[in-house]
Amino acid sequence: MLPRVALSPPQLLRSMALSPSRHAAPVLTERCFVAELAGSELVYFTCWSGSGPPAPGGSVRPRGFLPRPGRCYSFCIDAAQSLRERVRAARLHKQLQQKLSQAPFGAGCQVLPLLSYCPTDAAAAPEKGFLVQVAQAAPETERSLEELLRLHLPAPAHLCVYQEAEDGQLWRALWRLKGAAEGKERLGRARVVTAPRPDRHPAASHLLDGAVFCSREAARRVLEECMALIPEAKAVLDLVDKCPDLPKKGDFPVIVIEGLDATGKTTVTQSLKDSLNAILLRSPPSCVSQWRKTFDDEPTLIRRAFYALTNYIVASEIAKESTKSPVIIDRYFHSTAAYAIATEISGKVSDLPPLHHPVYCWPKDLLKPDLVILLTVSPEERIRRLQGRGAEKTREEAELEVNSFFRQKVEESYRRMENPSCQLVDASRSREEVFENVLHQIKKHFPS
Ligand SMILES: Nc1ncnc2c1ncn2[C@@H]1O[C@H](COP(=O)(O)OP(=O)(O)OP(=O)(O)O)[C@@H](O)[C@H]1O
Ligand SMILES: Nc1ccn([C@@H]2O[C@H](COP(=O)(O)O)[C@@H](O)[C@H]2O)c(=O)n1
Repeated sequence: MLPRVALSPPQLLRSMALSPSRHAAPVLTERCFVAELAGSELVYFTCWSGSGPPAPGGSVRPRGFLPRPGRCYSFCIDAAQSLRERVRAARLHKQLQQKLSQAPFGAGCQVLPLLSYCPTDAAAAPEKGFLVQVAQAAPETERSLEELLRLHLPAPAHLCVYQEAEDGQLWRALWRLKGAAEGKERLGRARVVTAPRPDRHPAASHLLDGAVFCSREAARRVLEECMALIPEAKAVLDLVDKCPDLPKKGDFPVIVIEGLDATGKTTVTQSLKDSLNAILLRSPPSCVSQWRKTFDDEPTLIRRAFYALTNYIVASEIAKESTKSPVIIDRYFHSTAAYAIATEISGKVSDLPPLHHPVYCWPKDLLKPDLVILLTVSPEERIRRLQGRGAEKTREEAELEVNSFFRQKVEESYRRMENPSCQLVDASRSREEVFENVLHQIKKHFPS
């Protein structure tokens, strides 16, 4: 069964407006929204039903989210309770994202990530959705959007339409979509106002075991739920299940090299392998390469569970190899966590969860390396190297190139990881200097 769309009608109406007749002093509605605008700016907004000025905390029309003289549309997918529903809701969100990136929405439309959250209840799961900005009000775009929702969401689907009124105020109308032949019905209308910026990004409290997995079992459960939908999930689980539960590290040093794409990890790990006579491993390991594309096309919940599990496969390889020789690893858990955090937390570095947040902690059941080295390079040098390499870019690499905010969030997340934390090496220097500096860090860590 497909998950329900957006908010259920009673919830939606509550979110639209609290009736002034039943409330002497109208208050801001219980659900707020955050959208990521161009330039990674976050706009927080809610709806205001009062006729006077908005209540304290709420303020004027949010800036920048409605292109003039255009229109905006939004919808969210209901937060699911069970893991099975969460998997289906996540896949539905991904499916809609793909549809919204294609014609007729591509040209002239901007599809922005939207999150609906309850500011008074951090435990309530936020709901993911979209804000579709259209530069010019176009009836055919609106019709296509309605058709998309009718087709993919269980009836009755709901759609919010934002429009500027003559007085310059921004209004949001809630529509219930009936069958294609019956049209739609307007359920309510409320003024859109800026919402207070919460202390933490609304997605932060739901990162654990939704994007950053703190145990093998939590990630395992997600892929188990996917087995009927994604045949490759069983193949991954079969491999993971062959690995011992808590593999122990051998006596030889285990060193991880981390960093953004094209920071020189391959170059450094190869040199270390040769000079230390070490075994070189990488996460994800080659035994799962054939399934990577499948999981990269899945939503965060499934994609990150896949990468989390591959670390446990690497852990069992580390345990075996570190009894025989030093082990160098190209990426490990810090990469899995840093990319997941940066993808799920919209906005800028300042929107990341604060230092010491549990998402920056190493999973208790994952074999720990002795040392983690983070290679850092300036954005300009990294792009020069990417271009020099001329390799085909993955979608995420392409995003890194255009979105320096994303890159900054990945790097800052690496820097915030704890126990083990990352030792930084400036990798903008020559290959020889970088290698010397990495060796220096290793000697410092393993004196004798
Ligand atoms: N210190 C350096 N100075 C100049 N160029 C370098 C240096 N280190 C690596 N390169 C070059 O930069 C490019 C990227 O390096 P490399 O493949 O080692 O990075 P990477 O971190 O492994 O990338 P990815 O994660 O995308 O595989 C390569 O063309 C490499 O030869
Ligand atoms: N341990 C890991 C390794 C990788 N990822 C994800 O893969 C992308 C980078 O992989 P490369 O092959 O280009 O090095 C990165 O974007 C991560 O999303 C991971 O999650 N965990």
